[in-house]
Amino acid sequence: MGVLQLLKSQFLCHLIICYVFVVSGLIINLLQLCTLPLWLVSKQLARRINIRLAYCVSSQMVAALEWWSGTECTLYTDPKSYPLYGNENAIVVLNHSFEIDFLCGWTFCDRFGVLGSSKVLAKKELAYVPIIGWMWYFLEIVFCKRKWEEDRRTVAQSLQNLRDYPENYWFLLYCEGTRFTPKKHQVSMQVAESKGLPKLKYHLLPRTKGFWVTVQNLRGTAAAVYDSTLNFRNNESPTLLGILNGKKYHADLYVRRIPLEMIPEDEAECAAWLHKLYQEKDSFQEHYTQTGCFPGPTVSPPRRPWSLINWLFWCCLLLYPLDNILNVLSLTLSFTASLGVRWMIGQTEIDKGSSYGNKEVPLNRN
Ligand SMILES: CC/C=C\C/C=C\C/C=C\C/C=C\C/C=C\C/C=C\CCC(=O)SCCNC(=O)CCNC(=O)[C@H](O)C(C)(C)COP(=O)(O)OP(=O)(O)OC[C@H]1O[C@@H](n2cnc3c(N)ncnc32)[C@H](O)[C@@H]1OP(=O)(O)O
Ligand SMILES: CCCCCCCCCCCCCCCC(=O)OC[C@@H](O)COP(=O)(O)O
Repeated sequence: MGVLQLLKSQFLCHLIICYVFVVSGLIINLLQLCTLPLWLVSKQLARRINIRLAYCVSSQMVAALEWWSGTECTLYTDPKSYPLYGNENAIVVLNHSFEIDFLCGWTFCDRFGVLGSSKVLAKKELAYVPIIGWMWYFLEIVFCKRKWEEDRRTVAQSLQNLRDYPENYWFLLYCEGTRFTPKKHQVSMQVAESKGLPKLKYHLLPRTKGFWVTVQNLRGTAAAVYDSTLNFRNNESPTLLGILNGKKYHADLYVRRIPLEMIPEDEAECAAWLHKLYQEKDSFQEHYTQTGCFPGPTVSPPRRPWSLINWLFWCCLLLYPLDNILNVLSLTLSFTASLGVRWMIGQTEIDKGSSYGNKEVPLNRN
């Protein structure tokens, strides 16, 4: 193990990273709160300010991935679509099998300049996670309870609010609705069988209602669906704790740009289209398993320095008062921050995931 790698695994380094993340995050949350009156005067200005404030938080995690752990992210995509990425609104459909898949998504957002403004259809529980969840409230992230009867109205309304958003964004949808586990896979394949749908090997059966409502409400605003399939080389199982320890991973993302006009408007046809998409995604994962790569050329955008510069700025600002690192108050604060971050990281761990999708459903076999 090299000296640098040894340093990255030191608890003191983790304490400092957690301290900077928590204190800067809370400062940003406070600043976001101060923008509330501005929403009444100029909504678009308030949105633009919040995009930049949010960047200060989420880019710290991107910096940890790109600069601290040195994780490599490779993009497989059609070179003709490449110039459009970041220059239009898009709905991103991503597989949900890895604890850091959202962070790899954020990395690409940063590389295409849409990190501060990007959105997701997120489970309601995440709205209460300090810093990230609170920040999302000001970014107009769309939350759902994963109960369609309650979600259909609120999700549609939140999506309508995004129609006049002042900057380009990617709207991320994990159509599987929950992280992949063998048990959830087994249950969802029973549902697939009961619906007469082909079985998937690498994905859970997609939930189609969220996709349909998103496409319908963002039609005319979003130009395309980016069908994205993520995998890691050498069967890596990346975690946030691994990133914090400076472990380097190798992410491969395969993206196909599909113009929104190609997606059927009718709900049943749209659902069938999504099921077919997931069958194709499954075949891409099979290709990856067999060959170690996705089909097509790679055109990776380079990592940008802004996430690192932002991180260093906050480190300098917040570590200056800590010059006497043995100061008892500072250490107590760092420990508390570290415990808080450990709890937040727990939210990303699949073992601690929800039971959504675990329950066997009564099957209606025709
Ligand atoms: C160039 C680079 C390109 C790309 C870069 C990549 C990415 C970057 C992009 C953006 C990044 C931005 C931000 C990211 C930051 C952080 C993200 C972090 C995390 C948040 C993620 C989450 O919280 S995921 C969980 C919440 N989201 C969802 O659940 C979305 C999917 N779900 C739906 O759409 C649902 O339909 C719903 C939530 C709207 C409603 O849920 P409900 O449970 O009520 O669903 P359904 O009505 O769909 O369910 C009933 C129907 O489903 C059938 N059923 C029953 N059991 C199962 C089962 N186990 N599996 C599948 N289907 C099942 C049932 O039979 C019903 O069928 P019907 O025929 O009646 O529909
Ligand atoms: C540089 C500082 C590093 C500090 C790390 C701070 C950690 C903050 C983590 C908060 C991240 C919140 C996003 C979690 C996304 C996620 O993974 O959600 C899971 C849901 O999709 C599905 O849930 P489930 O049904 O349980 O599978």
